[in-house]
Amino acid sequence: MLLSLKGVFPPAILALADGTVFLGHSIGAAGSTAGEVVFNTAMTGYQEILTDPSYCQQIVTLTYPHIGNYGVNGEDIEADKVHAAGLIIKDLPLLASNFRMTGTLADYLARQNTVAIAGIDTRKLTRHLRTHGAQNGCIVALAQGAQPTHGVIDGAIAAAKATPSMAGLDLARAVSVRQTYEWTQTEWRLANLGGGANGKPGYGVQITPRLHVVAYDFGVKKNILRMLASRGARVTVVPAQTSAADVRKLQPDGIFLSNGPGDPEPCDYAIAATRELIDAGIPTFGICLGHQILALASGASTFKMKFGHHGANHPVKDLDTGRVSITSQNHGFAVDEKTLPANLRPTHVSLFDGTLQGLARTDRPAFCFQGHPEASPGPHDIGYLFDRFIALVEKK
Ligand SMILES: NC(=O)CC[C@H](N)C(=O)O
Repeated sequence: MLLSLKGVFPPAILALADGTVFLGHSIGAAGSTAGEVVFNTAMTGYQEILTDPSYCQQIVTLTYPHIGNYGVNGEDIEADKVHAAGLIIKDLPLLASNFRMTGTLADYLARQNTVAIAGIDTRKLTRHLRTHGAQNGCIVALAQGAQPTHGVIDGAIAAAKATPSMAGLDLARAVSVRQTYEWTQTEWRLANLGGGANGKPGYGVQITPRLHVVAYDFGVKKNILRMLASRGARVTVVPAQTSAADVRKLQPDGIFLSNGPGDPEPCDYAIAATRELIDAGIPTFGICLGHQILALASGASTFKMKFGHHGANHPVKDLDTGRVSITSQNHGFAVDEKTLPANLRPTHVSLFDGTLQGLARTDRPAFCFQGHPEASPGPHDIGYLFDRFIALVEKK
């Protein structure tokens, strides 16, 4: 049974920088928030999406109409807090149910101080963003019974306009961990239910680490660390600005470059360190922002896309095998194919728009992927890239 949000939740507005305004209901924290409004087409995984550090300073619109159905829990998270700047949804079912649920989405958003709006025509909003490109927006939660005045609406449009563009923003170091730490597999069991057949690593059993991976945290998602650990890696996570020399002191067998928010280009510290580590011949694997940083470190350029890729059903072609994988995606920048140096080979391409999805160095054991092989949420088709990385490290 779906109850009306009216009378239960106070009113709220969403204003885009171009002056488009939507009315809805505040279902999260009081106050207001501004950021780049992007849409994600995944049908599930709202808690993983909210906690993905790559969404820092972005307000996420979920195109799937019912969000909150299965409540929230303490395990389906990619980081210890919500990183998205805000949430926009169509319908919040007032009854949530799941055997793992510990609370409701609305309570979680309020506790996490996340401003969120429901009752929005997310199809209309998504078509607007798709036609005109991602743009900044502002959500203002009003008091119960209050009306959105012209002053409030004008103020929200002005706040959206005043928010800096994502292009040129270095956010990786803002969300990165402050101290180096060893990944311990505390969430291991629930994250890896099932599997274990045909001599493959069993889920729910502790794997004795065979190799040491140093993972740069530019905003790393926990599921990536789980996937590395489940394949026999001892994982040391280091802050984004760790120098190549300090990483080498840790004697890594392999380097992992994580996903992360913002524009990859201003991350000069990461680009320089990556260049040095790759030149030293240490096997390296990058995902999403890590993919972009690996490309920049090799001499290619990146650009800001019109509205990016955010979803869990994007077809990507492996150029070596011809195999098409359905993948999870979340990026607003991409590597420019026209700028690839001779030693950087395209390995994967998006079948949505033809943009680059994967690269490999021809002269060093290094490769990267733009989408999310850890797929949280999403399909596991492209999970073989983790196996490829481990094989590359073991060959060394
Ligand atoms: N998920 C990510 O790592 C995103 C990378 C980068 N911030 C982009 O938007 O393209």
